[in-house]
Amino acid sequence: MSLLSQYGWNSHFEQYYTSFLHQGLEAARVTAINGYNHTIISNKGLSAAILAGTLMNSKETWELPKVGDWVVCKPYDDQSIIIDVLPRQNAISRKLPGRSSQQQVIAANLDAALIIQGLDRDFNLQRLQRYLQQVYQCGIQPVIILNKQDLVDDPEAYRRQVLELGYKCPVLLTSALDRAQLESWTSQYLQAGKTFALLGSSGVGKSTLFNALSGIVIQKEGNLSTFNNKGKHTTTARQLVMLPNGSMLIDSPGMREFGLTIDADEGVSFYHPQIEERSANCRFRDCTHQQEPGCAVIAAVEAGTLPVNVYRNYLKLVREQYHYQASSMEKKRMDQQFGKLSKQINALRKKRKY
Ligand SMILES: Nc1nc2c(ncn2[C@@H]2O[C@H](COP(=O)(O)OP(=O)(O)OP(=O)(O)O)[C@@H](O)[C@H]2O)c(=O)[nH]1
Ligand SMILES: [Zn+2]
Repeated sequence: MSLLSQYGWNSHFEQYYTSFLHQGLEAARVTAINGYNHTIISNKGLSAAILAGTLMNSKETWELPKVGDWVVCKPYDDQSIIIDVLPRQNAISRKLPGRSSQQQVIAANLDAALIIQGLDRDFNLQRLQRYLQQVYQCGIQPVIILNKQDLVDDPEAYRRQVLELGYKCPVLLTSALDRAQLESWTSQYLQAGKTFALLGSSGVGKSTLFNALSGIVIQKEGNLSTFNNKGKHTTTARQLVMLPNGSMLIDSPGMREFGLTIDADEGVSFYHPQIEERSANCRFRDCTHQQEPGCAVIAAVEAGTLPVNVYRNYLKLVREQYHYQASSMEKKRMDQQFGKLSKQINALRKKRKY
């Protein structure tokens, strides 16, 4: 099997790559990014790469290569030049902290996102659902990992709370410090040739998991760092490594905030399995399940068949989404106001002749 196919190359990318073949360009996958320095893997192995100036000037930030992207490049001395990015199958993105509608692509071309929560202080159903919503929104399958199970008395109770939410995805209990246990679920959930990204707040154990899982591929990491050491030693912000079983893992450290990137104009409704299930029986098709007569969701809460906390969480998440929408609408309103203001200032300028 070629290196490319081991790294997840498939007919989707092949199809776009054919138009570059005649230019003698190579296909490669981005495995690490460190400022301007990219590390890519092609059929020839790992190499360093930089972005072509034309690529940098013609693309928005979110379109530029990210870890997991497939690119076409021109080999040049001991370094390749990335000419273009092949269309993504998907990408996980997040809202940039502090700004209302900017989004940042975290990793591209994933088979699943591993959403990690720590069972110490991090466990929070609300936050978990926010991650789930974002991951589903990006068209990516989630796997929920409840880490640090060694720190609580009854880890199963936490898992039950998550299962109660009704999402149809695996929910695993683990301890990043317990190697044997890690191996049992990785062999089951992380399949060869597939790409997984670790998502979760700071301190949940992403790096610990990443190190424990990838620890055996020291040689590959060794290659990578010798390679980076050509210049000077640097730590890579985000990287993709192949695990011993042939699956690939992307680490994204230090994610302090993970905001939803739902766009007000897209009119995307909030996905919640248990609400969805009931809403089919609401009297109104556009029922918001908040005060409408004939609401099957409210009826289920009253009848005790839908747990109150599940319903309350749902309302909180919807409110959060409204808040996000309001802030981007607010932005538009401010833009308009600003437009008016600058017209007024121009008029004033003419009048006063300065
Ligand atoms: N007891 C216990 N401690 C853990 C476990 N996993 C991680 N830790 C500890 O939790 C702390 C934070 O772990 P990290 O792996 O650095 O967390 P992170 O998610 O990578 O954090 P950022 O890099 O800030 O995003 C470290 O002190 C780990 O040793 C676990 O399963 N059990
Ligand atoms: Zn309803």
